Amino acid sequence: MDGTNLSSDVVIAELMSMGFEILEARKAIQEVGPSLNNAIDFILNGCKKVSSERDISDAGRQSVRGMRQSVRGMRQSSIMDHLQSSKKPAPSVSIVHSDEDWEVRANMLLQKHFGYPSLKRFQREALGAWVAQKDCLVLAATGSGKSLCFQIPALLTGKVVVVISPLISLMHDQCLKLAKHGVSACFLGSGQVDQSVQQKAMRGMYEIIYVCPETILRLIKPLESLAENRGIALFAIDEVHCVSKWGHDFRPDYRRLSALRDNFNAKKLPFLKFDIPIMALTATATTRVREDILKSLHISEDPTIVLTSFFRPNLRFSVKHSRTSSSSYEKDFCELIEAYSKNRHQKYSKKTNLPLENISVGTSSRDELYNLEERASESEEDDDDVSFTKRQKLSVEFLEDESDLLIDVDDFDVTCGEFNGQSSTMDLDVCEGKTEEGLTIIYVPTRKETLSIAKYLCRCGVKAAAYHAKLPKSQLRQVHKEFHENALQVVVATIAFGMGIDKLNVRRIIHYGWPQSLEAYYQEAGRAGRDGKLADCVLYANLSRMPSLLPNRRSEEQTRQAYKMLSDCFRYAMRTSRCRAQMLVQYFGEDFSDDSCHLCDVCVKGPPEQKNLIDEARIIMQMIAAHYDKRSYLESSYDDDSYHHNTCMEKPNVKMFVCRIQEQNQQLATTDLLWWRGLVRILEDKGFLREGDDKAHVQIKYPEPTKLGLEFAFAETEMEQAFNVCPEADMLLSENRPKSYSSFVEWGKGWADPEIRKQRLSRNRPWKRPRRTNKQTVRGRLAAKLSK
Ligand SMILES: Nc1ncnc2c1ncn2[C@@H]1O[C@H](COP(=O)(O)OP(=O)(O)OP(=O)(O)O)[C@@H](O)[C@H]1O
Ligand SMILES: [Mg+2]
Repeated sequence: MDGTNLSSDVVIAELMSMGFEILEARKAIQEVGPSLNNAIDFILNGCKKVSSERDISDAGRQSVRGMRQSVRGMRQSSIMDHLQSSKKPAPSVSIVHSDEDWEVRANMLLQKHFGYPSLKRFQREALGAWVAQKDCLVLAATGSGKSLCFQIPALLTGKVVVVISPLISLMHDQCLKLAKHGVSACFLGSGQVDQSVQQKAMRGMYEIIYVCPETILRLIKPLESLAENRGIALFAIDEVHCVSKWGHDFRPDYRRLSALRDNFNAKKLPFLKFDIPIMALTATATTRVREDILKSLHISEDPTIVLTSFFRPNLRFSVKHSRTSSSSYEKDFCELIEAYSKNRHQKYSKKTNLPLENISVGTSSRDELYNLEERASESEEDDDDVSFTKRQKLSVEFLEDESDLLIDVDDFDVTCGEFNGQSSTMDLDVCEGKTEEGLTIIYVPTRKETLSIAKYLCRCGVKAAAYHAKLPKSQLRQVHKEFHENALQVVVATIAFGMGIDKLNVRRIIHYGWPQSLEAYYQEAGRAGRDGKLADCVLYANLSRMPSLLPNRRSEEQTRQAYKMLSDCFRYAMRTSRCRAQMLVQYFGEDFSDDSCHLCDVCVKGPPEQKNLIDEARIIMQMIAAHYDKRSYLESSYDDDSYHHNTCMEKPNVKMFVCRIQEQNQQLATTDLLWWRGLVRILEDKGFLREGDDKAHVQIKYPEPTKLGLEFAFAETEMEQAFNVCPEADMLLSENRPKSYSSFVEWGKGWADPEIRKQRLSRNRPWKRPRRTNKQTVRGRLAAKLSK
């Protein structure tokens, strides 16, 4: 896109969709004219860039050219060897004569190229399936070494391995790593790729070809001739959970990869002695997603499933309550800032080229943001599933414009690249381990927040950069580069960053706001501690609010599933009595053999003291049951679905039941909705309540009693005398905060005393900046008066 032809308004709109403030966008346009890239440079670097946009695309081309030149010095001999061997009858995978034979050779190659002494057990199993010419699904933890399962076959056979991968950044990283280990590779993105790289790839010039799903579907014919000539050892589909609509990161083009099994089989291609094996790999697939993967890809009958533990013993999980707004940055990031400032004088091996310290944030815009958040946080008790509503008008368009919902394959400004065996373009691990504090990735839901947190951290002296899909691709590539070179300390990103990234010294993954699913959460958390050393995975979330589903275009069933995934994530954060690592691996269907991880916040602090909530539980159960016809419910037909639908004519929600309880029970008058919501969730988990609404919700909204629940509510015997439970996070939060007032009379008590008034107005917010008072409200005028 040539930015110089764009009108100022279009450029400003584009900048705003990237999360920049309107004032800074306008100022930049005034200074540099209606050029998108120059404006971005102006905002980020505080100056006009010397190069024009044409230069940027030239730079992209240059880097491809550079790569191409470096490939000339490639070890042609090995490629010639492979080409010669392809003149012989196409070697079959069973080139390897016996089990010991291939294992010995694989270990030798592993040692020679990667410096590891031996294959891991799951890698042996996956390779064993490939040797036996079987399709295979590999489910193994993040950072366990799945890539080697498909890289070794290229070295063992001399045939090409074709890897389908979802992002250019990921393909780029892997090619660089392979080049470093003496393996030639190239990647082909989805844009207009350099034809010469593609042609060389199809002639078998690289041992491994990375390709995005969109492109491979165009390359079926050339791949057939590649299979006939040099030979294709394996099709590997990395991050294969992208196939399934029931998982996270769904990518429609992944579903069309069934074309691989349909085209590359011995029946269709007579020169093949057997079907070219397919190996599909992921670290985050629930049982349902696994079934969907096998079915959607037309994986042959009787595939090998290699399943290892998803448990990452060096990851320390914790959940912290935070409003996750700009007003809480200071409190939430002070430890992080301190950790990096300790080493501020430590010499970094490379200085960042992104002069983010220079980012200027107009005071007015910061204050505007602050005030918006303040206003939103005041209404936190609303019984509403959305957390965005108070800040902005909620609409699909608005949120799609705010968040990266789907990851775009072309996340870099290069569409293809080629790498020889000794790349010197960039050494990925160039200074691994040199930064004492390691690196941090902060995941946030919206693009705007990536910028606002990165700016905040930069102002506090941390080397931070923002990353989201709408930033210029050259900028994204630069962030990747500096992240790998340890020139950055923190990357603040949307989901667009990180999938598959293998960077050893990531010490902290912070989620600042609710993730949309536990799959996404665990995948992103998996970037931490890949060197096996202790690493922290902290989720900061507003535990007093239910998370909202980021609107996206989904079918009814997909919406239901999306709510289910969000609900699981919400429950994970709310639990106070179960080991976090245990919850996570059990979510993926694993039987967690250890009792606990001994690391997470729950394991370290221990669960909160149990409470006997029999009275409260009975009161709410009876209140709900009283709304329905108790006797009819007790009939055995109650649990039939038809009966259930006929009876829920009128559906009071949890809030209405709680209001009734507060009105009717003097001693419960000061309990709040937040606390009761927690109890309702516990009652649902015990099977006493169920959702009465057809629509899905993050947690039960229109409670209906089950037969079991009615038996509990109206137990005539004394059998149910105790209902001992550990209060969940929202209940604890409610118990620990000042009580709301049950009536005006209650509320009014003490207000005559100026000291009490002052305390009440300032309490509970010790870390906050003094609130800017709104003199148009009674509360604002009162606060202004008191602060004088
Ligand atoms: N046999 C082995 N012995 C020791 N280290 C290994 C072995 N195999 C792989 N590794 C190392 O494990 C690390 C993680 O590898 P890789 O990126 O393939 O993980 P992954 O399973 O694909 O993770 P993700 O699901 O996050 O993509 C790499 O640094 C790799 O070199
Ligand atoms: Mg991987």
